[in-house]
Amino acid sequence: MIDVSVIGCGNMGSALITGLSRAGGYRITAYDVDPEALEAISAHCDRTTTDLGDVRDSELVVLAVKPDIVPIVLEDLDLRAEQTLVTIAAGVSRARVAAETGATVVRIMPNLAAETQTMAAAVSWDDPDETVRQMLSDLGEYVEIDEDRMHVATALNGSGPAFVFYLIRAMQERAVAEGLDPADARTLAAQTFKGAAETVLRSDRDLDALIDAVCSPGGTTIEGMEVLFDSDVDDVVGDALSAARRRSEELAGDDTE
Ligand SMILES: NC(=O)C1=CN([C@@H]2O[C@H](COP(=O)(O)OP(=O)(O)OC[C@H]3O[C@@H](n4cnc5c(N)ncnc54)[C@H](O)[C@@H]3O)[C@@H](O)[C@H]2O)C=CC1
Ligand SMILES: O=C(O)[C@@H]1CCC=N1
Repeated sequence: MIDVSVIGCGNMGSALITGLSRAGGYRITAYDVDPEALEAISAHCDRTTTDLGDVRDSELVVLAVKPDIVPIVLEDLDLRAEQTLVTIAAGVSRARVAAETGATVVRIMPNLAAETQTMAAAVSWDDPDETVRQMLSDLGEYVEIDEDRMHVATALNGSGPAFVFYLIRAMQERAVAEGLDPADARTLAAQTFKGAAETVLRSDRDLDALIDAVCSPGGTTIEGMEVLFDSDVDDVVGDALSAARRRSEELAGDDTE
């Protein structure tokens, strides 16, 4: 049983808690200053609390508050060297957190799919932490990266779900405009993204080969692909990712990472 506390139970904290609760094997304490946030997540926790002292003894403490709240929490959070503090805040470096805590600091960039144990996460640490590895495996897929790559990971897998939701909506809306029932279009659009993503994860083939596999000569797909090939959609999607990466750098301020 892994004893984990989550500080901040908003969108991301509650997604992590729900995923860990579904995985099993975790004793979960949820801490927030907002009793309503705690009430909303209470079914997935062993304990909810508005007393920061209650997280003091957890093996893993996940800091899931907004970046500007991180220093406020750290001021009152008293942890020991044998504990691990996992920070998920965009643009907040490990060094900045480590300067304010006695615990070993690991930085991850998670995403909302933690809730369904299909999270994509990036992790950076000085030394691999087996308990954090276990947690990340239970929640989905993860990659280990140097911390100086955390800004681009934040854009890709942290912000990425919003970009994908947007694309799902675009496909869904056009299918509805062309006659499909809205609920059916939502299911088909979302399952198509899920299936395509699963295919990429399980296949050794590169993405061009996978595109070719869908395009029958003289068929329907190539007609749609020609529209994409002739457009600047690659640049637009890339620009969205770069804008998010730049914002992560801005949030870091004077921090180099
Ligand atoms: N939302 C997302 O998809 C992702 C968010 N993140 C990071 O996760 C962190 C949290 O983001 P969200 O969950 O979206 O924010 P949120 O605003 O949904 O949740 C923040 C929670 O912190 C609580 N809080 C505020 N002050 C507090 C304090 N002093 N002590 C304890 N709790 C306090 C709030 O009541 C709220 O429940 C941010 O640092 C963000 O960069 C990282 C990856 C993805
Ligand atoms: O928008 C944000 O700043 C956070 C970090 C990555 C996803 N959400």
